[in-house]
This record gives sequence, structure tokens and C-alpha cells, in this order.
Amino acid sequence: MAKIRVHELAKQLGVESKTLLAELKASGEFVRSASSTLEAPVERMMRGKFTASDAGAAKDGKSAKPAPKKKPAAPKPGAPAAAGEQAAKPAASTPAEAPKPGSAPKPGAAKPGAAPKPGAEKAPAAETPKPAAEKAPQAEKPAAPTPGSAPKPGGAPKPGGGPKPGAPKPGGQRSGGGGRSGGPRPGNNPYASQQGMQRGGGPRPGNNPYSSQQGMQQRPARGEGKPAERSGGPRPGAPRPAAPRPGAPRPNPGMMPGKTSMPRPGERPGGGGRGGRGRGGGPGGPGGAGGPGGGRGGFRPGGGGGFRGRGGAGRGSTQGAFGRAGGKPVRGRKSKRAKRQEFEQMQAPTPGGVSVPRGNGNTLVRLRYGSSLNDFADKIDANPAALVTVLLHLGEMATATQSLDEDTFVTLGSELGYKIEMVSAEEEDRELLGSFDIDLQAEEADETDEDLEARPPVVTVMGHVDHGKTKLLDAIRSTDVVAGEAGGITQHIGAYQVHTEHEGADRAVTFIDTPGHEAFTAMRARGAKATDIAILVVAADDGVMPQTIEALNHAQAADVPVVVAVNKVDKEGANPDKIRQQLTEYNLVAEEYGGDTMFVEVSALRRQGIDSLLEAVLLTADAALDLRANPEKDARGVAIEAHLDKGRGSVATVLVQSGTLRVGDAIVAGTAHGRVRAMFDEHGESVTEAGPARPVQVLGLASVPSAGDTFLAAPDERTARQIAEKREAAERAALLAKRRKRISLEDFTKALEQGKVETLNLVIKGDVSGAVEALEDALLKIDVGDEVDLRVIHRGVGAITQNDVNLATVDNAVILGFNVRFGERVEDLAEREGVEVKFYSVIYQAIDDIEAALKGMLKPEYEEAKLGSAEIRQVFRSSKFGNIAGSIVRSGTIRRNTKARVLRDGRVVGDGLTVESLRREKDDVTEVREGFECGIGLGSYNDIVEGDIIETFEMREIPRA
Ligand SMILES: Nc1nc2c(ncn2[C@@H]2O[C@H](COP(=O)(O)OP(=O)(O)OP(=O)(O)O)[C@@H](O)[C@H]2O)c(=O)[nH]1
Repeated sequence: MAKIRVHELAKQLGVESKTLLAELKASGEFVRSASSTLEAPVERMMRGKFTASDAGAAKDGKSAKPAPKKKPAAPKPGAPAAAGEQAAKPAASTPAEAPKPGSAPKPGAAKPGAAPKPGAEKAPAAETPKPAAEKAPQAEKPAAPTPGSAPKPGGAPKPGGGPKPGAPKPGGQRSGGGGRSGGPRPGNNPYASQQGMQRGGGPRPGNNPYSSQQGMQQRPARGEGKPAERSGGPRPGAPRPAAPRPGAPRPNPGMMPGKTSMPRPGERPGGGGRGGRGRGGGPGGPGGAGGPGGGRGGFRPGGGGGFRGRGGAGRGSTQGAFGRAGGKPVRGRKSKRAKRQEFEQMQAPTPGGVSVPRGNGNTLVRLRYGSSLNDFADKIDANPAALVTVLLHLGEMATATQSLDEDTFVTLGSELGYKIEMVSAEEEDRELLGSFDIDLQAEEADETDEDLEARPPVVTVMGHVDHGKTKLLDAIRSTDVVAGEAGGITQHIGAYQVHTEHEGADRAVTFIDTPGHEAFTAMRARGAKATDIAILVVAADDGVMPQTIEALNHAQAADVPVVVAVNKVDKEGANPDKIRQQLTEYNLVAEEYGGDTMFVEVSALRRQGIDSLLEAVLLTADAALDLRANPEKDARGVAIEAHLDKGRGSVATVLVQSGTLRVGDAIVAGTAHGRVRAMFDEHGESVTEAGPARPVQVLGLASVPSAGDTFLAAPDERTARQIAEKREAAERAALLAKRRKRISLEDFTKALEQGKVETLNLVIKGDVSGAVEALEDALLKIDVGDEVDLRVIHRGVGAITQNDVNLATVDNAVILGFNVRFGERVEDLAEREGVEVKFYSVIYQAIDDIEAALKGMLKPEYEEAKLGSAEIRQVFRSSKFGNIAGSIVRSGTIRRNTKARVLRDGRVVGDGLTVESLRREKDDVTEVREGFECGIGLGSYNDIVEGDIIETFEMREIPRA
């Protein structure tokens, strides 16, 4: 810039640099060497001081400059010669802002020696202060009311910029009024916002690089042409009325109605009014533009106008800036569409500011337990990412694919106007089937008495360990008349049916061949109600035991009638009555005691009492249950057992509960589907159809269903497949939810504080299921703290398939193959999709790798590393930068943008700060080393006093062990 350096001035003044330096220092200026630059006021002051001794030299310097300066800015260049402090004061008092700027460094005036400026400005400044103050407001007032000119309220007064810069308010007041007499030093202070203030009423533009005024000085200079653009005219909205019409000359900044142009009262607020919007800002800020504009407009009548030709014409004035005839300003009219948009936007803002379709508060959304934001997004047709954002703003962090609990959905839903209803797996399955026009409930409800036929009861044997359940089932099986007749060996297929004579009729009873309440409960948990009656086996020599009670509870909870088999009556010490007695305490009162529970004494070992037991079962069933089913419909039932047979493929034992299953039927059992290729009974006999309560082994499913899966015959194979696929997807989601190491709300908060929750998703494939399970268990046991989440999203036996890779792609997972390889063409796919697949044959290697990977994913830990400290020698106030700490670096280095804290008497008074600005002299620097002085700005933190220590530090990552 064109500021004069000490040695240059010394030369001009005919004194030695040393002398001048000494003088400057004596005056309290911040000058370090002969090459330091001086601000104009300081220069003036020095010239004043040395004038006596060398008037000639001084004059020369001045006279050379004034000329250029006057040109652009000052209307009243008047007294250029008048240097010295007096002149300086008034100049500064008019916030140094407008006037000076013009004269300031840049303006067309090449490199003004600096000296001249002051002169040029002072004069006008000194005179104009007041009028300016008045004018500026005036200029603004009209602006506001005339909408045409200032379509946006902000355009005129609002931003407050107007008053500030344009009017003398901040600047003027400050400088004028704020000048404290006897202020310490006129400033060549690089940090003072208003150096003049300190001087008794003699505000002078300082050498302060932070000073906003200085910035303003530059602004106009730079903006010869720009001001109009920035301040005066082309604000959004503004251009419209003035828009160039075809044929009109293309507008250029120079043509624009700058605020600089003097708005006349009553006139459309041209630049002046708008100029007001500028903030008193410093260099670079838009306010700067506004400021000077307004300032000029206000302070220098005619200044801008003269320069700009048509400057006076604001929008709506006789002649528009763009050549458009003046007149009534065109008021923008909103289209219906715009209005609608506006209305839509008036809806309550979504947290996070994202756009999400909103419900009306009662819009019902049904979600399955274990659903993710993706599922929710699907239902409301929203962008999952937007939901993630909204949830984040509600204080919870989740990925789009992560399963969330009911509370979270309800909270999120209520925020967005949706009523969330979570549905269970059974309900959802019902819905799923409903989408295929299969409504099992309605089907049952529609059945008439004629449709229904008696069916055998289905019985489960339960009881305490070693009380003889298995033995009893064996005994019952062996009593089967049919089996005896056939002479066949009864195979274990998971259930069997026996026939017995009851009240003169042949009756069948179906037994679930898996004793124990665990299987019973597991089936119930899957929504299957396969059992009609429970036989509670109690060893007469042992009595009621814990598992007896447990089994009883399960049966009662399932509302299943109980028949008690008092077993081992052949044993010495057997006390059947004791059993009856004991069980009364559990609401199981024997008929003999006036209750309705049948107690049958049996010896499974000796196969005694079995017939009585079967009879009791049938009596109970007849008394308590309506065992009827419609055989004339598609089969519905439950899978009891299933396994993969090497030769026969998937072999599933299903219990038909209603309808009739026939060979050739398309069926779906859980997520398995297929066509019934063949059916076998418990004797290994092939059967072609199976009616209600008939257990059969079914061949033909494409995969293996799980025990407890419901099955049904579908109208066709395609439907069966689609149902299976939908179920599989739903099951996968539910499984993910279950497998996930869920994070509580508390953890969420913690995770939020720490950053992001990281998750490592895995797909595990192995050669045998045992290995897969072992690996999964071991991996889930890896302790890596709360920060990292490990999730096994899929596991299975066999080669790595396309499906595995697809899953890994979607969930961004790593595939672990244990003793398996890629399936056909899968390797290419994995490569294409960028899915990492790792193969192992030693389980510990896999665990080690995953552990290391998890550690690698751990958020780095940081420690504080001190960078430097600086002692505050003096505090400079800057309106733009806040308080600036004129400091000397005591140790290390002070770097810009590093973290900082302020210490006072060894105590931290301000922490979590940042070195937002750092200057040496007037130059922005990135760092200042030990022993050097600098100006440190801590942003909006202003609580600093002399003697404080500013300590800077950075956070360094600590490598994990
Ligand atoms: N004396 C006698 N022993 C019996 C009788 N029923 C079963 N046992 C014996 O009791 C033991 C347990 O019989 P299980 O049928 O295996 O009993 P469980 O309830 O199936 O046992 P878990 O499968 O372990 O729950 C066996 O040694 C049987 O031989 C019986 O009526 N009389």
C-alpha cells in the first residue's frame, strides 16, 4: 500500500530515520524499524512536528499527493495543506469512514505518498460530520417506506448497517464522543479500532490494521466502480424494477445507482438508503461497501453523484439507473406457485432443516419391531438420510439401516406428525399373507359346522428331568395298534400318531415326539400353537420338582389342559397321592379331590397304565376342547422338525392342523418354499395326503424351515416363493435387530459427545455350523469398549454366495470365510462391489484380525500438546475483531487457528478458544515465534486484560497400544 515508511518520511523531513523513530516511539507509536510503515495521521503528526525544522520537505510531500486524492473523493478537498494534529482529529471524528476512504490508499491515485490524503479529507470531514449524520438517516427513511425501491425490508434500514456507517452513529459517536481526552497514544497501533479515540477527541485513522475504519478507507478506493454494485443497486430484488430492457444499454456498475449518490429527501432511496444496510464493517465485508456508500452519500453530497454521473437516480426516480423511465416502481407480485411454496414452507420446520413429508398427527404408520429408518422412510416416502438427520436433532444417532426400538420411532413419528404402531412378527406375517389374499383368521371364521370334522388331539409330554418323558413316549408309541399291525419300526420324525380304542371307537392321538417344555415354548415363541393337551410327567418317587412347575406354568400360560402322568409307580417308595397333593398347590386339583384334572398312574418302564393315560387324554380333550378342523381346504400347519438330508434334500416334518396336504401342493414353511414331492408317515410309509393333526415328513422344500415355522399350502408355487422371500426379508431385519449390540439412549449421548458410533458389520460363512457359531461367539466377545459396534449381519454354512456379497455390499460388511471359498462367479462380484472377503482356516487368526480391525476403527485418542504462550501487553479494542491482545510471545510459537486458553494469575479464565486472527504489525501472519510481538484475536472472546497469558495448544493423536 501506499503508506509511507519511516525512512521515507525521515528523508522527506530531512531528519535521520533514527530521530524520527525515536520521535515516533516517544509518541507511543508502534514502530519497530525504519522500514515500518506509517498511517497517514501519524505521518501528518510527524510532519507537523518536524515542519518547523524542515517545512519545505514536508510540503513537497504533501502537495504532491493532495491532488490525486481530491479527485475521487473529497468534494471539499479544501485544505489539503492543513496537516498536523488538528486536522487529523476532525477527520477521524467522522468515523474515518467515508471520507477517508476516498482519499485512502488505493483510489486511482497511484501511490499516494499517504501524506496528502489527510489533507484532502480532513477538510470535508471536519465540516461534514453533522450534516452527514443527518443526511444519512434521511436518506434511509424514504427508503423504507417506498417499497418499490427497497423491496426487502432489509434493504433499507434494517440491517442496521445504515445508521452505523452511513450515519455517524457508531463511528461518529465513538470517535467524536468517545474520544477520551488524554488518551494514551495516538495510534500507530496496529490493533486499535479507533486510534483517534484515545487521543483527546482527536480521532485519527490509525496505523491499525484491524481498525474497521481503515478497512473502510480501502473500500471506497477499491470500489470506485463497485460501490454501486455492492451497496447501491443490485441487491437481490432490487434489480427487478430497474432491469435492463431490451435495447437498453447493458448496465455496468458505474451506471448503477450507488448509495454514494446522494439521495435526496423524497427521492427513492437510491444508494443512500441501501447503503445503510452495510455494516460498519471492515475490509472485505459487505458492510464495508455499504458503509462507505452510505457514508459518502451522507457525508459528501454530490461526491458520489459527481463521480458517477447519474448517481442521484435511485430506482423509481425519474430516470432509472438502467435507462428505464422512472415512475412507479413495479412491485413484485408473487405467483400462486410461489405463494403455495411459501405456505408449504411455513410448516413447522423439521429439526435439522431437512425436508420430510409430514403426517397430520394421526397418519398411521405400522412398523414391524426391529424396523430401521429405511423401513420408516419407505412407508412415508421420505429420504432415509433426512430421517437420520431429524433423529440426530432429536438427540439420537442411528444409521438408516439400524433397527430402532419402539420409543425411538414413536418420538420420531410424533415429531413428524405420524402415529407409529409397532406390529409383532405374527401380525406382520398375517399382513404379509393378506397381501397374497390369504387370511387365515377369516378362513377359520368362515368355516361352518358342516365344514368341520373331528380331529385327533395333539399332545406334548413335559416334566422334570428324568421323570420318564422319553420312556413314556416310547411306551405310548409301542402301544400303537397300527404300528403293531404293520410290524414296522416307528421312526423318530418329530411327531407320531397312535390309535387307541376309546369308548368303542378308534381314536387317534398325535404326540409331539420332542419332550420337554423347551420345545413347546420354542414353538409357542414362533407363534405356533401346536399342542392341544400337555401330559405332565411326575415321577411318583420324586415328587413335584422345579421343572415340573415350570412346565406346568408354560402349559397354563398357553391355556393348554393338563393330564398328569404319575410315573414310576412301579418303584418302591412311589407315593402318587403325594403328587396329587403337591399339585393342588398349583391349581391342579385331581378329579378325586373334586377338581377337573385327571391324574393317571403309569409305569413307562413297564408300559403300564398307558391305555388309561390315552383315555384320560381323550376324555380331557373331549371335555375341554373343540377339536375339529376343516379337512377340505389348503393345508395349514406347523413345522415340527426339519433337517437337510444328503440324499433327499430338505426333509421337514410338518403337522397339518387344518386342511389336507397333498403331494404336489405348493407349500411355504417359514422362509422355505417348494412343492411337496413326497410325504411319509412315522413308519416310513409314503402317503399321498395328510389331514388335520397328521404329522408327515415332507420332501420338496428348497430350504430347511425351522421348528415352529408355520406352513401353508399356497395356491401356486410362485406365491409360495414370494411369501417365503418376503418372510425372509422380514426375518433378516428382525435377526439383525436381535443380533445387534444395541446401544441405549445413554450410550447414544455418549457416542454423540465422542463423535460417531462406528460399526463393523460381518458376514460369517463356514464349512460347518459349529465353526460358524464358535467364530461368531468369539467375535462378539471381543471387548473393544463402547465406542465400536460389532454386528454379525449374516451367518451360514457353505461357500460364499452372491447373496452374501450383496448383503455385505448393502450393509458395508466384511465377509469372513472359514474353511470355505467363493462360489461360482462370486469373486468377481465381490471385487466389483469392493467387498472385502477374508479367508481363514484357524479361528484365532480370524479373531485376531477382527480385533485389530476394531481397534483400528476406534476413535483416536488425543492429548494436548502445548504450542506456545504469549503475554498480553496491551489490549486493543476493535469493533470488527473484538479485543485484540497486543502480546509478546513468551514461549514456543503462536499459530493462527490453534486452540487457545487465557490464564490470569495462573488460573484459566477462558478456555476452548481459537486464535482467530494473528498479526504482526499490520500483516496477517500464520505464526509468530518466541520473542516477537503480535496481535492475537480470540474471536468473540473479549475478556482479556494486560498481563494475561494466552496459551495455545493442539490435540495430538495418541497411537493405541
Ligand atoms: N422304575 C422306573 N423307571 C423309569 C420309569 N420311567 C422311566 N424310568 C427311568 O427313569 C430314567 C429317566 O427316564 P427318561 O425317560 O430318560 O426320563 P426323561 O424325563 O425323558 O429324562 P430327560 O430326557 O433327561 O429329561 C431312565 O433310567 C428310565 O429307565 C418307570 O416307569 N419306572
